[in-house]
Amino acid sequence: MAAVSSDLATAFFGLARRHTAVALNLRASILAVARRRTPVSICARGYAVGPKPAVVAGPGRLAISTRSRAHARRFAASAAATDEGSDLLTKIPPDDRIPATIITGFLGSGKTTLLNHILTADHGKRIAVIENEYGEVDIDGSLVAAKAAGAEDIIMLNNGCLCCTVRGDLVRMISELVSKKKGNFDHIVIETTGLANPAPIIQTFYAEDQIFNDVKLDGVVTLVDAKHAGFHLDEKKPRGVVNEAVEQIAYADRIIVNKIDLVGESDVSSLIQRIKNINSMAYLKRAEYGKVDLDYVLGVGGFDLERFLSFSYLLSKHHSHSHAHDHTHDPGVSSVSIVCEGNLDLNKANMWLGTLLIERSDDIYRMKGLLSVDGMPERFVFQGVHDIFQGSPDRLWGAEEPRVNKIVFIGKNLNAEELEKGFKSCLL
Ligand SMILES: Nc1nc2c(ncn2[C@@H]2O[C@H](COP(=O)(O)OP(=O)(O)OP(=O)(O)O)[C@@H](O)[C@H]2O)c(=O)[nH]1
Repeated sequence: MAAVSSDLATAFFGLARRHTAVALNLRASILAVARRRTPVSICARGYAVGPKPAVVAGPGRLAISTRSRAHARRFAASAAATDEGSDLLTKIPPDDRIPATIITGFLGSGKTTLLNHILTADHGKRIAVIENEYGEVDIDGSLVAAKAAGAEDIIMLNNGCLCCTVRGDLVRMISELVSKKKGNFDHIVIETTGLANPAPIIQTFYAEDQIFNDVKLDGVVTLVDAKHAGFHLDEKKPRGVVNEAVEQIAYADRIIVNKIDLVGESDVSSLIQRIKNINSMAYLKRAEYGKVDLDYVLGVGGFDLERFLSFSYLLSKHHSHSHAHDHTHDPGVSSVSIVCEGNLDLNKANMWLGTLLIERSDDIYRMKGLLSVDGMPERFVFQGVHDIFQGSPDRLWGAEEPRVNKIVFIGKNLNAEELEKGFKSCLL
């Protein structure tokens, strides 16, 4: 394990005693946000898409060295970023940013069908749609239920794939939507191409000021074609090339196993088992023609710590003793969950999480956790997407409530035993 300053503790848990700037083996320093009961988000490295490494204040809740609302949510950390007791603000604006949902899924899995279901359903939301099609000809756009059906705006992105060539266009489009049409829509839905890797799209929501300040990522919805998914999941890719079908499942907050009318029950069950091995964190529903309740896909708060409690439900099926799941040394994408009763030593937990964030952020696609930290009366909830980390104290632990820690990792090359050992070494 690399040496990580335990001062990073403050950045994760907002609890440690010191307020000093922390120099890590990062391109940026991470500001110690001491003794705050407010959410903290950290981007440990710069993004390919972002101009600078950034430390991000939680959505609308932590303001640091702020001159504008933009800075209230994010500021760039530089090596000499902060002094003791820098001008931390305690006044926290409400998070009134526009929610955005990413609909992804392999080619033909039913994304446009789901989008039409959303647009034609009676939910009272005014939706702006960004439709990304790989190719010059706009076919999906014409398949999307007309504006009359409820979309405030349908914008096509036809000249490439959102996750690579046209990411800048996405930023521009969202910015334009916000600047010209704010107030005319309540939600943005982005349909990716079937070959998109969701990670860079997710990161765009954090790395780009223009988006981050006005729009929040609500959730990633992944359609899985019950008939063909197995084939795509099996597909061997050349070294260094991602299997998009796997990635799309790995990043999902909500999974829809679609087209179940085309296969038998045993095929659906084994596919679901496979999906759960990749991502045990997401909710999953079966569907025909994308017909799911709309609150399953809109307003899910998958990236909102305040609505993160559903995560405990997700793990409640686990017993309260310590155990980690899944495949040891699996080079593919899998999930590992750890459920373990006990209190964590703050500094040790920070060292461990900090090291994972720094060293393993390429491999760890998503992580979510609910922790019991020694001396902290509240539960601490966190989640991360690669090198982005958000964490905040949540409600108080109940007097009789067992203090059970729950963590899920989703990513590549996850070693369940090693992760569990690392976690346990942080317990008091
Ligand atoms: N049998 C069956 N067909 C479906 C279902 N859902 C969608 N389809 C059909 O599958 C085809 C592809 O659906 P789309 O919604 O266009 O899929 P997509 O993911 O948007 O496709 P791409 O944009 O090419 O990636 C269409 O002909 C749909 O009518 C389903 O549940 N069952």
